Amino acid sequence: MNMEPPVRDIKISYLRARDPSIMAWGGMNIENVKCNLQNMMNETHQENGSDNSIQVYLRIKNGELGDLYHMNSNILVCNIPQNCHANRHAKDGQRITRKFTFSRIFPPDSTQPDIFNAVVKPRIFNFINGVNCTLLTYGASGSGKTFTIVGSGTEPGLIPRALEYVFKTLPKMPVVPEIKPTPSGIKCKRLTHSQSQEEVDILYHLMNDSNASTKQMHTKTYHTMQQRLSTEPVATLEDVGSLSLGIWVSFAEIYNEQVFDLLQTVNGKVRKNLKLCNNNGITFIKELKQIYVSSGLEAYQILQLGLQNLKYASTSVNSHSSRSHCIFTLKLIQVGESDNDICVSHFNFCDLAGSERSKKTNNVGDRLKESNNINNSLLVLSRCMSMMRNAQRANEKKLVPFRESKLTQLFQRALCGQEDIAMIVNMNPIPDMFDETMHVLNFSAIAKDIIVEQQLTKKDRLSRNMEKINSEEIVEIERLRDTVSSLILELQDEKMKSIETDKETRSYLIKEFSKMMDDIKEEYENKIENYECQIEDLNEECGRLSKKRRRSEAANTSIICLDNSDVGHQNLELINLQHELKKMKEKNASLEERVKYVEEELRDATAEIAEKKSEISSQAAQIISMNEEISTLEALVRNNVATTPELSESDTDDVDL
Ligand SMILES: Nc1ncnc2c1ncn2[C@@H]1O[C@H](COP(=O)(O)OP(=O)(O)OP(=O)(O)O)[C@@H](O)[C@H]1O
Repeated sequence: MNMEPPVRDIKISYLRARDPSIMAWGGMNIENVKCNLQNMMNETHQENGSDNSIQVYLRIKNGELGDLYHMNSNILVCNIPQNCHANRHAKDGQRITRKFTFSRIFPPDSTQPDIFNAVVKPRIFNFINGVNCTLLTYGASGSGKTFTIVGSGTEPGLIPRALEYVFKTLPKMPVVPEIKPTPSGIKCKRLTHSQSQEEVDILYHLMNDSNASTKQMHTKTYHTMQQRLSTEPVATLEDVGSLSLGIWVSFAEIYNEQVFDLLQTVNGKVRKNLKLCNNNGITFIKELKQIYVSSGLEAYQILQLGLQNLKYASTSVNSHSSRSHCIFTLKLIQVGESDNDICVSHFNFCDLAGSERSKKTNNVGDRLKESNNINNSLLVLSRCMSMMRNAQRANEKKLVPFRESKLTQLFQRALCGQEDIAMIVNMNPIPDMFDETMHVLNFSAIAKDIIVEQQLTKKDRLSRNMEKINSEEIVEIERLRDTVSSLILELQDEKMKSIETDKETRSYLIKEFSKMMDDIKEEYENKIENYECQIEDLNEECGRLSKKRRRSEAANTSIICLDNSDVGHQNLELINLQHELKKMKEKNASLEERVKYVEEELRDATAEIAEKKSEISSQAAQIISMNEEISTLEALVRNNVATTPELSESDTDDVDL
């Protein structure tokens, strides 16, 4: 069922596409909301767009989520308040709950490095490998788009971090450029000595445009950031063989459907409205300045200069927040031994204007025109995306109105999936912004569904570079894996040793104890035997004496008396010995019991050792399976690198040096 409303209905909202992730259209009882939220949250990953759809990330501005929003790592559930526009169809007492899925959600406490590492860092590898990348930040005014993309002095955003990362990864750039990309980026021009010098002069001229203290402040900010980032690992490409490299930056602004160069000094003059041109299906801004930079600091100074010009321009039109779309572009040229062996890739960072509804802001006059223009370009962006998504779903070709706005015209290739494109949606969780946030989320739901081609690297040479970065990463992974394995083995050894030591000590003690027991037992047994012999002797003696007494009884009573006392004495001795024997036997029995106890202890210890041994074997099996998983992943990485296609002939034909 297509719930998409007519596009002309822009008085209410410029983003009207029906989000397929609406879960409770028609409302639900408020008591059930909490339980339902939990169910929705539990359905993680199931509805996460496919891997080849546009990657859409959500960054939530710092603030309380309250009862309105519930989230996990990629699902946001919105519990629409009753007084909101989005809840207008609900019956009394009912509330609508909606669910949106993202490639990843960055919660309010996420840091700038969190976003950079997850979103930009992997794309920088692609960029170095010849893939064109575009990153858009989208959101309502004040939701943190500029904070995310540019950041502040203390919390540098994605662009400054990317500059530092790119220049740290690549080998040192020459101070003077040799080759310059054409504005379309599909051709390059070898510079004469004087042209190269001119480019360097342009850079220094621009850098001197800012006053000394501002320049000093930016240098300090950049150095502080460099210091902070110096502890983070970077895969560096130290040896690129005969490749010569160059990085060029540009900074453009689309304001009220006019395109301006932010690196053009304004000084009160009317800014030139630049034209969009098309060459071989690539749309570019004609006459947009491209500045050669040989370090991250130079690139950062240029970025700041552009932002300063943006501020000046916006103040002159009395604008309070970014009412324009700003596009900062990094272009990387890589030239091999022959001039035909050339590759240009770009990385666009686009900070889209804040979306807002004219009805809510009560804009009039110029503000209304400005607002309508922004809304119109965002509306066209949304329409293009939604038409592409619908065409993809129906598997049919449709004419997408890219030419209806400068923004979509410029990013047509990226939006069509011919370049790598990602979007960071910024969201302010405050309740006042709820309706605005819902429009932004609707937009993101459309973007997320667009299928993009897998971006392939342009050149084998660059693939090798990537391979090198990859192999450096792989070497690092290998090293870490080795360390982990050896640590695990060490740990295992130590465990075994301690068990062995334990076992040895125990068995030694048990052996010694048993030996001691055996000795004592033997000694007692000898003693018992001895006593028994003595008792036997005494019995014999008693018998002999009794016979003698009986024989002498009749003849001599005195002898009998003597004999009687003798027998009595012998009997007493016998009783004593029997008593002694009984005690010995008792002691012997208790010793036997102790021996039994020690033997039991020995059995327990042996069982415990066997248990520990099996535990270690299962841990070892786990390690082996983890190692196998790592190997499979590495094989996949190697496969990806191996399957990188060669540069098509049409690309190389384009080179005009
Ligand atoms: N995650 C965050 N942490 C701390 N402060 C933030 C964060 N996000 C935004 N801010 C602050 O909120 C304010 C508005 O942010 P920002 O200017 O980036 O919004 P924006 O979306 O670019 O707005 P606009 O479209 O009007 O330009 C700034 O003062 C910024 O420092």
